[in-house]
This record gives sequence, C-alpha cells and structure tokens, in this order.
Amino acid sequence: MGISLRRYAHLLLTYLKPHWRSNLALAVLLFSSIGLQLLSPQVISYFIDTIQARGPLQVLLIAAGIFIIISVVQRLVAFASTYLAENIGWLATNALRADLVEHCLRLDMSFHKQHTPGELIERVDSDVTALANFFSQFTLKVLGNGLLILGVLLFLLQADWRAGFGLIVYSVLTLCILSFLQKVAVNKWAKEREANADFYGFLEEHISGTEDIRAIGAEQYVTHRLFALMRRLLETYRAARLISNFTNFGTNTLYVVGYTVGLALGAYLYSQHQITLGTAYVIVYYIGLLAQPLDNLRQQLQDLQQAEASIERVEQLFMLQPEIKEDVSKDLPSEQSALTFQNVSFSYDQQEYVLQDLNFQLQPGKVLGLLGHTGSGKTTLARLLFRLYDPPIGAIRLNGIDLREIALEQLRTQVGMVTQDVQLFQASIRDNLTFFNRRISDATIEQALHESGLSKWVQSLPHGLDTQLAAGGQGLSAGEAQLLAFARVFLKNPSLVVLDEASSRLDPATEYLLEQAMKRLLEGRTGIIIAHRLHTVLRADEIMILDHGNIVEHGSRLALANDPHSRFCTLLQTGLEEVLP
Ligand SMILES: Nc1ncnc2c1ncn2[C@@H]1O[C@H](COP(=O)(O)OP(=O)(O)OP(=O)(O)O)[C@@H](O)[C@H]1O
Repeated sequence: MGISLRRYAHLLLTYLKPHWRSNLALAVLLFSSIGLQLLSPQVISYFIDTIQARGPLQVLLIAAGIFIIISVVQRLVAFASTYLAENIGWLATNALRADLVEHCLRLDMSFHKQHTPGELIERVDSDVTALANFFSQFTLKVLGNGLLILGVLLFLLQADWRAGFGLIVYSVLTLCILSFLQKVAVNKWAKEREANADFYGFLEEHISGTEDIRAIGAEQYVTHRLFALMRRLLETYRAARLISNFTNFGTNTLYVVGYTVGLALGAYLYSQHQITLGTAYVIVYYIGLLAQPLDNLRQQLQDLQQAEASIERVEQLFMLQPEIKEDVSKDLPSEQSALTFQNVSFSYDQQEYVLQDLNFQLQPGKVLGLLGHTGSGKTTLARLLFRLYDPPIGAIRLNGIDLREIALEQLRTQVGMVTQDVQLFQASIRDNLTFFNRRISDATIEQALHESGLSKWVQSLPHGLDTQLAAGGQGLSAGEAQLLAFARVFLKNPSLVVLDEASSRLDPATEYLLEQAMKRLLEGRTGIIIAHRLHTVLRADEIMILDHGNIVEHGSRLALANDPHSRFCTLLQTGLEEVLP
C-alpha cells in the first residue's frame, strides 16, 4: 500500500484550489493559534518570576490581563478555524462526490450490473466522508503541529541543550513508531471499507426486493446472509479499530514518558539554580504542550489511515473508464432517421453471441415490428441503438453515420426509448418528465401530456404537475407509467423511437390511451416496436422475427401476412402468443 505524496497533492490541489481564500484564512488562524499557545506560558512564566522577585502589583495585573486576553482570543480563533475547516471539508467533498456520481453515470452498463447501487452509495458517500478531514485540515494541521513541535524544541534547546536534544530524540522516535503503526493500519481500514460497501450493497438490493423475498419465503436465507456480512463487517472493523487503539495507547505511553522526563528535568535544573521557577514552569508546560501536537499528529495519521484507504478506492473508481468511447466527429441531422445494421454481432460476456450477423435497413418514417421468443435478443438490439453497449463486430448507422461517431448526448436526444420497466422517481410529475430541467416550460409539458393522453389525468390530480409520485412509481398502473414515459419522449422529440410495449394486461381505457399515444408518437418518426399485442404489430410497416439472435424473417408486413409460407402468416393464423412473450 502507501499512496505517493504526488497523488495526495494532486487530490488536494484539485479540490482545494477553488477554496484557496478560505484555506488561506484557515492557515492564518491555525498559525495564530500556534503562536498564542507558545505565548501564553511565557506570560505565566513572567508572572511567576515577577511574584518571586516581589515585583509591583500593577505589572502583575497587566500580565494577568494579557493572559486573559490571549486565552479569549485563543477560544475565538479555535471557533473560527473549526467553522472554516468544516466548511472547506464539506465543499471539497461535495465536489468530489459530484465528480464520482458523474463518473459512475458515464460507466458502462456492465459496470452497473456488477456493482449494486448500495455499494456505489457507500463508495460515493462514505469513502468520501472519510476524506473530509483530509481535505480541510490535514496539511495545515500537520504543518502547524510540526511548527509547534519545532517551536517547543527550539525553546528547550535554548533553555538547556540536554533537555532540547533529549526531546528531539523523543519526538523523532515517537513519530517513527506512529508512522509504522499507521502503515499497518491502512490495510485493515481498506478491508473494513470493503466490508461496509458489501453490507450496504446487500441491504439496498434486498430492501428493494422485499416484495419478491416475502413472496417466495426467502426471509430466512436473506437473514442468514445478512448475519454473515455483519460478522465480516464486525471482524474487519474490530481489527482496524484495534490497530488504531494500539496507536492511541502508544502515543499516551510516549506522552507519559515525556512528561515524567520534563518534570524531572525542570525540578533538577531549578534545584541546581540553573533556571528560574518561571522557566521551570515553561519547560514542564511546553513538554506537556508537546503531547498535544504529537497527539494531533497521531490523530491526523489515524485519519490518514482511513483517508488512504478511501483515496485508494476513490482512485480505483476514477480509473475505471467506459468502453463506450466518445469519438465524436460527425453531426447527426435532426431529420427523420434511416437505420442500418451492418453485420452486427454482439455478446455480453465475449463468449456467447446473443445477436449474430444482423443485416437490415429501416427507411426514414417506417416502423419495424420486432418479434421473437423470450431471450431472442430484442431488448439487446434496442440497447445497442441507444449505445448502452457497442457491438464488437459490425456497425449500426443512423442516416449513414456510425453511432460511434455521434456525440452520446446528441444520439440519446435523437433516439427515444420507452421500456417496459419505466423508472419513475420520488418527485413531482413535472420533475419526472423534465428530469429537473427548469428551462422546460409548463406549456411544453402540458403539450407532451396532451399528446400522450394524460392531460385529463393530470388535471384531475389535486396538485396537477406538482403532484408527488411515490418511489418507483408505486400507486401507478403499468399503463400509466408507460404513458408518462411516452410524455418524456414527446418532450424530447426524437427522430427514432424504440418502444418495448408493456406486456401486462391493461384495462380497456388505458389500452386505448396507449394506442392513441403510440399512433401520435410514431407519426413522422422512424420506429422499432417490440410488440406484445396484435393491434400493435399491425401498426408496423415491416416485420422482423428474431430467434436466438438471428434474423429468421424480415420483410414488409403486408407481404409476409399474405405469404402462406411465412412464419408471420402462420403466427397470425395460430395466434401471436407463441412469439409475443
Ligand atoms: N445484461 C445482460 N448481461 C448478460 N446477459 C444478458 C443481459 N441481458 C440479456 N442477456 C442475455 O441475452 C440474451 C438476449 O436477451 P434479451 O433481453 O435481449 O432478449 P429479449 O428477446 O428482449 O427477451 P424478453 O422478450 O424476455 O425481454 C438472453 O439470453 C439473456 O439472458
């Protein structure tokens, strides 16, 4: 393990640069606080020596007054620096969180299949939270405490060289021991963070699947696995905590040794009349004070143990790059799209092809009805169109341009997709449609709702567009959810529409609305419909039947329907259920 200084510096610079003014103010405050800490015992020392010398009362009162002022200023400085440090910590970590979320959103679907949302939450939030102190205080505190230790040692050297030299050896030894312990601990903290991520991943996955878990009576199995994960979490946390506590114990022991030496030294030098009582006080006080920066350094090192593990994991995440590359060179005209699949083969696991050598063309404005058994590759074909994956063999073209040459944002604006499993968020209907884009006017939203046949439904809701939807769109039927997805596509106004029709049974009124909305959606657009109903199939100009990733039939719907030897004709005669899962 061990992260090089350059990587620490890079991370600090990236996220602290925008807050350099606050950092500067924090540095001034921290260094003032160190100065005040060194100054206040000098005032007491002067006070003691003045009493011993029976100095005037007025001088004593002034010294006491200065001491009180220094103490009050010290408190105020501590208050202000805590505020600033917290603020910087939050601002910097929030920026890092935002970058990580953005990065994760750009990663491939295969990454999201491998990592549960809970695990990602842990990595984007908890790992970053562990870095808050690192961002806000680490460098300044290490520097400040280092300077404080240096100041104390210089003073002791000047008071008595033996005392100074002895304490230099003591401080160097202490730091060596502490940094050795830190190295051991960082590994343990990394394991603890991993166990934490697995634990939250499991929780998230199983809480969202509660309904199915209950339905199949798998509660016991889930509890059993939960216990296993909690045990691992406990074990890794205990090991990491033990090492950290051992570090704590080591510091305290070293501190007690230092204090004992300081007291003995002060008493000895005073008894030998080599120093005044005031100086003896300062020696003991400074040695006591030495414990604080050493402890602070230890604390910073402990935080660094956790931060190092987190930095490692954050960096690993940043290092993952999407395979879907943006090699943008061409602009996609927003006119009707002609679609071409040329020798396209695709596999999820680089072993078994789920689409094989697909070749077809779809003219602008035409609608293709895509049929096939479950697992024949229909959804996969739609995913390729949206560039959720890239085919390793062959090319897909829109208006003659390879999808890989079109900016992702532009492509995803030009291609609209309605899936069976519509994702609805716990937010207002407006935000669910616009994805929080405030620039889209209510009039535009209402037009989209009108086209998808939802105007009346929204108007009948007490809060209209501001009506809050429950998480996952609970409370809405599959048909209503699909209609909302239609409204999203109307808002986007793409030139190519991919529609995975809801296979669940719908009430006649919703079915009618869906039919009408589909008709409007396909008007003047090129479309691919993964159809589950006869009347939807009849809307298609062309029919394509997939079987195990191969095109087994493709042609004009009318021609195929009239050809008694075609599969489509047989299907129409025997009932579509066989290919419409
Ligand atoms: N994300 C994935 N990772 C690995 N394999 C996948 C993934 N998605 C689908 N598959 C596999 O690819 C094959 C084609 O699946 P696909 O979902 O495209 O079929 P489909 O025709 O749309 O089926 P359905 O009608 O049930 O939705 C199947 O064997 C499926 O198991």
